[in-house]
Amino acid sequence: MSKSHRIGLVGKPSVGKSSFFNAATMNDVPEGAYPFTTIDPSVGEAYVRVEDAAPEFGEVSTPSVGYLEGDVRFVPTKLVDVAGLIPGAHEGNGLGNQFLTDLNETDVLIHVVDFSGETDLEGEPTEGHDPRKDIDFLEEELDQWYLGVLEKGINRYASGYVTEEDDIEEDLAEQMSAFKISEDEIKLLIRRVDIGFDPDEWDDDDRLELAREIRKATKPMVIAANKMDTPQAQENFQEIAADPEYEHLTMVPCSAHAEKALKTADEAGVVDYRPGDDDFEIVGDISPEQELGLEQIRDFMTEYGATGVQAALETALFDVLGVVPVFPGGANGLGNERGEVLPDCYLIPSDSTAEDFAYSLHSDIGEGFLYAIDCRSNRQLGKEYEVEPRDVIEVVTTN
Ligand SMILES: Nc1nc2c(ncn2[C@@H]2O[C@H](COP(=O)(O)OP(=O)(O)OP(=O)(O)O)[C@@H](O)[C@H]2O)c(=O)[nH]1
Repeated sequence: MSKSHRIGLVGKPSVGKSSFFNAATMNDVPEGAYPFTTIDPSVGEAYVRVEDAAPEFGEVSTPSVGYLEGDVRFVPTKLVDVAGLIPGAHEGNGLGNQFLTDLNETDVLIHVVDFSGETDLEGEPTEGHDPRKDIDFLEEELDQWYLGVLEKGINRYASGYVTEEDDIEEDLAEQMSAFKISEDEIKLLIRRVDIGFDPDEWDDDDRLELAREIRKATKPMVIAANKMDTPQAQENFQEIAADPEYEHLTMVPCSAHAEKALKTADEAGVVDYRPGDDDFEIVGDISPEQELGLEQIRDFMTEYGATGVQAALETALFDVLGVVPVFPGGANGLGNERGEVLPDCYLIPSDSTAEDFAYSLHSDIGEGFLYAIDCRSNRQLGKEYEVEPRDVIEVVTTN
């Protein structure tokens, strides 16, 4: 199995985080798709879409993880509801410990923000609240958390109790290991911030800037601009998308409400809806009010291309975290000895080589990698070959 990624969902109360989580994890999974089960209600299974590769080979795939709907593979990924972005944290209480512990286990974040401006920083009803405040608030709190840990690493270096020739990046990488950052990456970030390698020379701004760069590198984030089915949210979105100070953000317009309504209606047999699609079909008997509601959702989808929930998940995983879907295949046909056709789809880091892919397939191959084969062209691929999205690759090893 490839390593499963964890998308963390964060947001202050009442922004629609529960609606988003429920909508994203409420899937009409066909029998036999074996969704993973958990006793922790804050962890759910969501899916990202990958265009199936089997039709190109004139075959129909039989996924062993996730499922197939039409020509789209729904590949599972974990979604974690990171609870407890506590009201009042900005007044000096800081982020809660549980929140930070849970956050550490995520690879990428979706920050659900109420773009309608109808909830204040504490999550209480209001009007005209600027969503930028929520975005700034979370970024600043995370930066302060990182800064605290960074400072400990700097002190560790200053106390010099490891070895005389210690490099600063070595102590920082050790201190910040929970954030999964290597010495080389820290070195690169210190260079990027351009503050030199002597922490005695770093002032408060330098430290904060470095903390921020490390945060951005290790907790990449997507903003789910929620409640976009309201005119106020649409207005705010336009304004913020045009604000040069917020150019660095990856924002996805979305309506958790619409996604939840469509999935509920699909389950009830009232509509035919495939998550992520830009339209749906009404197939059951509905009341005039239900029809009106559904037509409003359709208008929204026409305007924004979809409800945005799938888009937020996929932007987080593919664009922001940068994983690539790769199918393990066979050069002499896609089926295996169990009669399954293209059963797996691995989500691996975008800079992976054919050899890395081989390791994610068989962690025990050691030096046994011989070569790989691109199943589409039957070309041989060396170990340095960098995988492309939707590659179908057979790995040949000595064992
Ligand atoms: N218009 C609109 N309202 C939404 C949307 N998503 C959620 N809401 C509403 O926003 C309110 C809060 O939604 P929840 O999903 O409970 O929000 P939450 O962020 O999980 O809030 P807590 O459970 O309090 O933490 C509810 O009244 C929802 O009906 C949306 O996409 N559009």
